[in-house]
Amino acid sequence: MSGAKRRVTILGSTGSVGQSTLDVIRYHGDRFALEALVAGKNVDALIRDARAFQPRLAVIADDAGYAALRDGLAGTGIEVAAGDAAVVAAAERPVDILMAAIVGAAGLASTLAALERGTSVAFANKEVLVSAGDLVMQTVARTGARLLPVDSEHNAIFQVFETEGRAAIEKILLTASGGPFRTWTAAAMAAATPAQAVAHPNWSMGAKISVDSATMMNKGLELIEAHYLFAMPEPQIEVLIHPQSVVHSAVVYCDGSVLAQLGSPDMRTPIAYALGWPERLAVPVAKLDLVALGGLTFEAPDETRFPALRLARQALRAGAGAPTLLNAANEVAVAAFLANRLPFAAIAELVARVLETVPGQVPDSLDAVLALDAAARRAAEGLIRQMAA
Ligand SMILES: NC(=O)C1=CN([C@@H]2O[C@H](COP(=O)(O)OP(=O)(O)OC[C@H]3O[C@@H](n4cnc5c(N)ncnc54)[C@H](OP(=O)(O)O)[C@@H]3O)[C@@H](O)[C@H]2O)C=CC1
Ligand SMILES: CC(=O)[C@@H](O)[C@H](O)COP(=O)(O)O
Ligand SMILES: [Mn+2]
Repeated sequence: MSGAKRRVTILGSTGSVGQSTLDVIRYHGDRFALEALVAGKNVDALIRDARAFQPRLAVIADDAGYAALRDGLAGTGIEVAAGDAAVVAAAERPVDILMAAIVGAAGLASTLAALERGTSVAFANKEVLVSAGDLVMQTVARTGARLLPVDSEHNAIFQVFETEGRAAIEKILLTASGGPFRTWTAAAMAAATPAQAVAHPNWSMGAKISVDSATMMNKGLELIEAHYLFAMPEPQIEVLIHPQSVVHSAVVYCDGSVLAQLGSPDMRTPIAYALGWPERLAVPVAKLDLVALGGLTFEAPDETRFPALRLARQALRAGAGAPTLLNAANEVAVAAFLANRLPFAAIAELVARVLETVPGQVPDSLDAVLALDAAARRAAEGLIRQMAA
């Protein structure tokens, strides 16, 4: 990477991936300059980071944060804006790379707007691909935008493909830690609290993805994400439990060779890979000590205790909007669980019931995706109210 600094916009800058992205940019201050920082509600963190990193623009999605943002950045010369339309407008500004790290389908419109402009997107926000996979990939094909996978597993697969190519692949091995409840009985899991569910054994992440890891819906979402990102048929994507989260995923080739990417469980590695691509950037992560680690272990997943994995696979096979419904129902269920409105075991149950009851259809536009997403959310909320009654 040489010449002018790369201009970067971060959608979701106040979150876990957003903060790791800023960490990489801080470490390589000579290579990157910020165009825009975009946050949801956390205006204090946005002001702090805007003052430190001097983007041209700071946007808060929550309109209620506008006055605080304006006052907090007064005199800095940084442009400020608020609201969902401002988030989309920020994503449309020309940059070298945009980090898509909003959580959930809330990132749909802005990520699609960036892709529509042909912008290279470092892609963390997996719910966008699950909810609107066909639309995203059609947009990419039409505009020539580049998707650089940030999700650790997909980044690992991308790295293998960059090295070895895609010919003669037999399958992808998508590794999963198994989450905090890997060894728990179904009965113990049924009574799990939000605090227990967000305590991931290896990764420090936002609350929603941490609960997804605990149900293993995260791996289900990642299965769908891998299908779209790598145009890989569902039967050729195998989920493999690997409790140490050191082998981030692997690709099996036709001659029996298995190529994997390994590293410490630290998101700064895949983030740096995406931001620096095609160059590899240094990052101050703990380097792997394989001797200290002692051993790497693998197990088959248990779809009886973790039904979310089966539901996601079924939704991908079913198509016709089922992944959109799955994602929206899961977002509602996880939020309800975190708010102590739904027991842990009911998350997958709720998703299954939404998939059974809400009619799907192929969503061929952003409006169609949003309509399907809204129908699933309404159904999920209705079911939660019924369960509470
Ligand atoms: N954390 C990780 O290690 C990994 C995360 N991912 C994926 O990356 C994405 C982000 O995850 P993570 O960083 O953990 O999540 P966090 O919950 O930590 O952060 C979410 C970010 O999204 C912002 N946000 C939420 N709603 C909106 C909205 N309506 N408009 C604009 N911004 C919004 C939040 O803003 P605010 O806080 O200001 O409200 C915050 O900046 C998810 O899709 C996740 O699955 C993938 C791999 C690893
Ligand atoms: C860091 C990352 O990519 C997460 O998606 C992580 O993989 C979650 O861990 P699980 O393997 O437990 O879902
Ligand atoms: Mn992942």
